[in-house]
Amino acid sequence: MSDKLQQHRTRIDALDDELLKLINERAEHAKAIGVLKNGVVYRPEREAQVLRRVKDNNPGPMSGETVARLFREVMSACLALEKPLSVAFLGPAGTFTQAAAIKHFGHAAHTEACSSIDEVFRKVEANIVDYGVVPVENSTEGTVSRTLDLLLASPLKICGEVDLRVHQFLMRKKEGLQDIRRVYSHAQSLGQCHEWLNKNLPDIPRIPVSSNAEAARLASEDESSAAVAGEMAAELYQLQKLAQNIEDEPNNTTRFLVIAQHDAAPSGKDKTSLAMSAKNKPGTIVELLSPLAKYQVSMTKLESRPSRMGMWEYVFFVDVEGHQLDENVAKALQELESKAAFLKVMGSYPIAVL
Ligand SMILES: O=C(O)C(=O)C[C@]1(C(=O)O)C=C[C@@H](O)C=C1
Repeated sequence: MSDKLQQHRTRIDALDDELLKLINERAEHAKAIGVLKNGVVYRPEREAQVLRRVKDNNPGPMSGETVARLFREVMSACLALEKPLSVAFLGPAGTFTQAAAIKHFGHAAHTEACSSIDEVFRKVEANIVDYGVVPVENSTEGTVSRTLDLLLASPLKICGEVDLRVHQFLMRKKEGLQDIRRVYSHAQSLGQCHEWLNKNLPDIPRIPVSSNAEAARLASEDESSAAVAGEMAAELYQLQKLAQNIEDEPNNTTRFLVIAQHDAAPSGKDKTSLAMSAKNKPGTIVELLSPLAKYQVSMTKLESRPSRMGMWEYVFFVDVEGHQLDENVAKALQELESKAAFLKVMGSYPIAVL
């Protein structure tokens, strides 16, 4: 071994010893905080602040994204010493929703697959799990309306959001595209990879199934089948990834919400999700939204859905920048309350950092 290489390795060993000591010292502080808190240990606003701080102070050469991901895992492990968290997600195992849950809570959280979005809500409401992660919108497929309907009816709060780039892979048990007889995937994913499939597997039947993870499971049982799914599903079912990022739209992103019995305290860069309704007469929405403009509260999303409570009534789902305790947001909400037939604050939470 060259002298130079040995010198670097000796230095790395010394630094690892220091890191080990420092990480454990950090963990001791988290444990002590856990005892002081005596209740809810997960603090989304503090986690967002920690991640933003390491990104801002990062001297490189590692990217801000990379250091934030490393600290995400460190915090996840520290929190597990305070109390192990359980997180329900829309399953089965290997779905993008599970990837979003791990991206948000780190690998130390225990993730639990549910068979429907309703079941995720039920488990959090019944305190069977601490948190839930559900999809709410996709940049190409649009809104997940079941999530909005359940948010409207549920006493649960939104305490976080997760943005996940959706990358699709073609996978099967063995190498090579030859003698593939069928391709399984969720209908939406087959749609998202339409052009790649037309070009590379033009005459092979595409079979829609209930989820991408189910597609991967089926492909793991039959060598002549392939699946379109995410990387986690390939790892879970030990499939070969034959082609990556095969989606037609390179910026395909899904947004997920974290639901809980509580929302988050202000972190400095927050969002608030609202649901409101008014009689469906001309100009109503403009009047409803006027307090937001008056107090300079920016809207990041506006969506309407039939309220199901009366024939011509709609519910507007509005996301605004800021926390409900921020002065301008609080004033706007107060005024909105007097104008709206119905107003529900579904939660204030930190804008996604990772
Ligand atoms: O600051 C706290 O409240 C902690 O418990 C420590 C810590 C961390 O590791 O930094 C861990 C879990 C919380 O969700 C937030 C932060």
